[in-house]
Amino acid sequence: MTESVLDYMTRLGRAAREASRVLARASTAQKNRALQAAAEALDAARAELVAANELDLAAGRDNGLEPAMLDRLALTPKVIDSMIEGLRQVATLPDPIGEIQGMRYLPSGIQVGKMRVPLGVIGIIYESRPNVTIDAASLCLKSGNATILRGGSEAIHSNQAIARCIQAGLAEAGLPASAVQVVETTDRAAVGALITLPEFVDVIVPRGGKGLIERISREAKVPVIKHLDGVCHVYVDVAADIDKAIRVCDNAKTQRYSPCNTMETLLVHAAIAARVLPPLAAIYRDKGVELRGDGQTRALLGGDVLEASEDDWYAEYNAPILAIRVVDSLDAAIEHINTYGSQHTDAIVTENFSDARRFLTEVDSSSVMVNASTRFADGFEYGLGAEIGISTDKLHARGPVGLDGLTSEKYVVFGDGHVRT
Ligand SMILES: NC(=O)C1=CN([C@@H]2O[C@H](COP(=O)(O)OP(=O)(O)OC[C@H]3O[C@@H](n4cnc5c(N)ncnc54)[C@H](OP(=O)(O)O)[C@@H]3O)[C@@H](O)[C@H]2O)C=CC1
Ligand SMILES: N[C@@H](CCC(=O)OP(=O)(O)O)C(=O)O
Repeated sequence: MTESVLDYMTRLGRAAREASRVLARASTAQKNRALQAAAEALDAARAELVAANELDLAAGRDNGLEPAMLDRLALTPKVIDSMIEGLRQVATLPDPIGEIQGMRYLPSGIQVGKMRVPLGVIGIIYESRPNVTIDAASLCLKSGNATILRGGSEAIHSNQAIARCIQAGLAEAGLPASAVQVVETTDRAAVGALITLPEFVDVIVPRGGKGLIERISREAKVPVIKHLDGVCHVYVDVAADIDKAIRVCDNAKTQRYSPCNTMETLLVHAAIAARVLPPLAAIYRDKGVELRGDGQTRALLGGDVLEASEDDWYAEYNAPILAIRVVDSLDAAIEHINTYGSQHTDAIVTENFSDARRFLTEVDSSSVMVNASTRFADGFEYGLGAEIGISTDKLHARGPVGLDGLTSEKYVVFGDGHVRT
């Protein structure tokens, strides 16, 4: 690259801003055509996608990437199928843009309502999971936003190959190429530039862990919707149904280890621990989950449970490791979650209505659940059609973010020569 990273990102930003104006007025049919054509292009480019992905996987293996990371990086035929299906599904979702709600006449005679509009230009920084490139591009496109995508550096070749398919879709629909731009450098200075260009970028969505959080908090000059780490809990209450507790706690930990909505700490009421923990530990041991517990847990479960340290209560393992703590009350469980959690997703297992209600009210997280696995925290599972990710912020959008979360509203006013007196 001959130009500086800042100049490169500024060029992308300026082009995105121009494209955002075209996208904001693009018809639903035109946006859907781009999505369908991108799906066709992906289907036709399977061999090219696999070849590009193999470059990333080979580099990942050489650099000692963990198996779980390689798994997220892999563009298997199944993942490619799901990307194609994802594009087609987003094309079938209702277009939120232009919808006017709440129109009413006011005493002055004017008519006032609210119109749903795109945010403008969205910069997304995300992990080395190439399918996210399609999720992010498709949702931003359908919601009329231009986007600048900065995926994880390990996925650079895969993302460029996917970008070519998206470009083919945009061209087919007569939309500007700069409506979706995938950053072509792995230099982290590009992230630094993207988050400091408020004239060209309206909002940043960072999906990632602690290092990313720190940089964004320190440097961002653009509004941010954080999609950050998930230190998720399940609390098994004294009034839990044991079968439900075992099903939920097994699924919340072992259905998939890497996602941000996987349980990292299990809290169990002392009065029920002897009935819940031994059968659960047997399941976890069988599946190769490493257990780390407090004194009461270790006394119940035996020597292979490592002693949990203070750091374990804060840990997001994204791996087959689980911290377990026995607590004396619902208050202690809520206190633990609000102290050590990341305000992502937390669940209670209980048959007691009042305990469930207190948990829902007092746990300060983006999703709180009763008798359900934390793994449900997902835009598709919540009926949004798809998701950009799970917002751990409180403003604008909280929890799984779909099309609506990528839009805003503006007032629209109709008069007929009305003037204010
Ligand atoms: N809430 C949500 O919706 C989601 C949250 N996550 C969270 O993401 C984390 C796992 O993903 P992981 O890949 O490890 O996340 P990372 O934070 O390591 O990486 C995510 C992205 O951020 C970039 N990045 C990280 N640190 C910096 C920095 N200091 N400066 C510039 N760019 C940076 C990475 O770039 P580079 O490639 O150069 O490292 C990558 O593009 C977990 O904590 C998980 O919970 C994941 C998915 C969804
Ligand atoms: N909502 C997603 C989890 C979010 C996500 O993509 O996480 P990750 O696997 O860390 O990239 C799901 O339930 O699969």
